[in-house]
Amino acid sequence: MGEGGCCVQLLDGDGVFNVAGIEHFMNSVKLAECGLSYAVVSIMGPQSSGKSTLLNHLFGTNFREMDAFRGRSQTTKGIWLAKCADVEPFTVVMDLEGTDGRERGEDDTTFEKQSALFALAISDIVLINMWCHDIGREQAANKPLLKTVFQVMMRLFSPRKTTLLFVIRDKTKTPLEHLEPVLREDIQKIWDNVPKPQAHKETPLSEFFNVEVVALSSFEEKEVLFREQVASLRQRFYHSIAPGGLAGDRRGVVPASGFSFSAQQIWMVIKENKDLDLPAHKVMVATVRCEEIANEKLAYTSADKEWVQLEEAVQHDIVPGFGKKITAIMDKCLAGYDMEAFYFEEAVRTSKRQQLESKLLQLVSPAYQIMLGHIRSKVLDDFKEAFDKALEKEGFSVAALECTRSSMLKFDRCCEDAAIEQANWDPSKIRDKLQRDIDTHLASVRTAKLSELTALFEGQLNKALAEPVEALLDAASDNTWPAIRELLQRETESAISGFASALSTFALDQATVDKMLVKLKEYSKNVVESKAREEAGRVLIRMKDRFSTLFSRDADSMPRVWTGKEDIKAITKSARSASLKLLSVMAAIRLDEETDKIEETLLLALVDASNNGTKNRSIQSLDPLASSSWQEEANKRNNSMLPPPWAIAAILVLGFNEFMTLLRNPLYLGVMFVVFLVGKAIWVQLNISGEFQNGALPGLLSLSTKFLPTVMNILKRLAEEGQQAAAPPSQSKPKLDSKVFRNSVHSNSTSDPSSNISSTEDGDEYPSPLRK
Ligand SMILES: Nc1nc2c(ncn2[C@@H]2O[C@H](COP(=O)(O)OP(=O)(O)OP(=O)(O)O)[C@@H](O)[C@H]2O)c(=O)[nH]1
Repeated sequence: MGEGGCCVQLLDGDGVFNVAGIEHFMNSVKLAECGLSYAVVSIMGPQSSGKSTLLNHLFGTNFREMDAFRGRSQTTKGIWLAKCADVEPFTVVMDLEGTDGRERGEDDTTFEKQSALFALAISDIVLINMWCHDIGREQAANKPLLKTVFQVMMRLFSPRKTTLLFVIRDKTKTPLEHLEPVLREDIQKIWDNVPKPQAHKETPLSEFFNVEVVALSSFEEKEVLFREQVASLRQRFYHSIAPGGLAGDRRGVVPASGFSFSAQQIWMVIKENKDLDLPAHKVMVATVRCEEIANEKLAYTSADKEWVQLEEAVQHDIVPGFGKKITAIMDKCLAGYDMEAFYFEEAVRTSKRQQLESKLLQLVSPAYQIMLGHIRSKVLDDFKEAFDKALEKEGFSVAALECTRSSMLKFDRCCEDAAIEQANWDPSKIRDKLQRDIDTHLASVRTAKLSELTALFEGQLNKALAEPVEALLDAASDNTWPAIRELLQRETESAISGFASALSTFALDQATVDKMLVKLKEYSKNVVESKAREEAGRVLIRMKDRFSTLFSRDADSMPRVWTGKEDIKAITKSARSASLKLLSVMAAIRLDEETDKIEETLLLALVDASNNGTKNRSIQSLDPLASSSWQEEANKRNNSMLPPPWAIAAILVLGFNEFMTLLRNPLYLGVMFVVFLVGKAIWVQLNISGEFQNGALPGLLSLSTKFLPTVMNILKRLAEEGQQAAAPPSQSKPKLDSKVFRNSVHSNSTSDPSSNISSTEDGDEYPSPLRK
């Protein structure tokens, strides 16, 4: 029995397979690297027939040999395995337990058969060790062995062609030329007598076996000669697997990396007493081994430093050359697989390669998706930046088109850079998403820009229309509305033209453009209408201003000097006409050229008012602010100022003395009159100011500034009168008739001559000057 690192027991005497032992053997001799370039040689024969001795001399192995001093007893149990030294190709040598030993009983036959089948299934060359003197003998020791070999050969579903090398030990002086035919005849007889399945009834022995014969001299008696002959025999094992070599057809050979697994499986099948289908077995071994190799390679790649670093880097940013790097990593992995799986069944290894590739792609897919995500967001960010810059130089649609085109191009290039050769992944979904993002951004920018543009043109229109319209309305002439219409048309056309030109850079559809132009046109009209309404809302103030101005100023716009000779009625009428003109202009929005009868109605109302004082209703009906309810309320308030008749009677009775005192003193009378005037003015001002929603304080201030000079003048005049009263009666006669009073008031109130309108006009429906 052999010893040493390269000799291991594959099966023990009980047929237990030494998995750890064979794995250790394979690793120590690096059998897996051999691919198909290895041969398996085994030896069978009677016990103690010098098998181990022969193998050790032939292959330089170290199988344990029987100690000559211990006698002929069984040495080898089970099957041992060793590597042949210095023979090319790599040759695995198996030393089998002897077949006819005395130590085993009948049951051992089973193991003999099983081990014989096992050796036939995995060996390329089987040495049949036999004594020379057994040739031609009916009771030869090797006969049962050969019978066993041939029988088990039939159990191979599709047997490989194995070389049976008969080694004749202790050859006699009879030349081999004479021995060999006798031996072959013996073999043929045995073959013929072996029961065969129907399919192999007529199959010749040569179909299953290459039979070779060699004779060796006795090791014990002619050792030198033995060594020489062994050395010569050794030569036949060189290049044994080459065409024409000693090995058989090698149909059943499995790649070296699958040797361990294959041997294990074959032994399992043999132990279960099943037929051994070598082709199916090869496929099975290939399947298992290719899967093992693929898993190994995948695990190696998953832990590969280059891959781990790349996976980490891509989490944060774009990795330049991502596709090439991943492709290289995958190539390396697949190349490793190809190298190891090369000798297995092509169909199996191709299928397993595809599985490995698919697993590799699953491994790198998340990184690829992250990479695409980085590319998409980077391109989108760059697009936004580039688009903002482009908008400074080009129109919207040109900039959008150009930037979109270059961004999509950039995305495509980046995707090419990230593309993994083995994957052929289509980034079109991400591309579509990018396109959608770009479109969304463009839409949002377009909306903002269009809003800006609209606001710009609206602002321009507002500026071009509001103030001129206000001025035109203020002028309130016959030409006001034609002028407004012309202004509106001109400015609208100009704005529409500019707006349309600006919109053309957005490449909008015609319907949208039309809609926006219509909207701007409407806005333009609205500006005028709003302004007209706004001005109409202030029409009473304006009318009052106009009335006051025309009343208090002459044709040259100079303050009117009231001499008492003026035709106040005519002035009033003219001022009223002007005010009504203002009202008639502002009473309606005349953006269409249709004529109306507002002015006529108003003038008629004026005539009626002059005649029967009923014009209030006509004018007020045109002006929502001067409502009848306001007028009624004012009248009610004025009426409610009078105390009830019984109170007046009581005042007269109880205050008779005080009245008399006052009546006797003209100074008191004058003071009382002034106080009455001031009081009345304040009362009216407070009420009217409230109606026009002006505060009482401004009313009072206005009143004080306007009336103070007049009041002061009256007081001064009264003081003078008082002094004259103290003088001789001829001088003290009061000259204070109504005319003088009026003149004095007028002469001292030129700053606001209209302040006297209320005292000169009856039933004046216009705001009293005191209401200022
Ligand atoms: N006559 C003769 N004896 C030999 C020869 N070679 C070896 N022997 C002797 O045979 C005995 C058995 O040798 P092994 O080589 O152990 O025989 P084996 O067949 O391996 O024995 P097992 O493994 O027990 O079956 C030893 O004592 C050897 O010296 C030979 O060529 N002729």
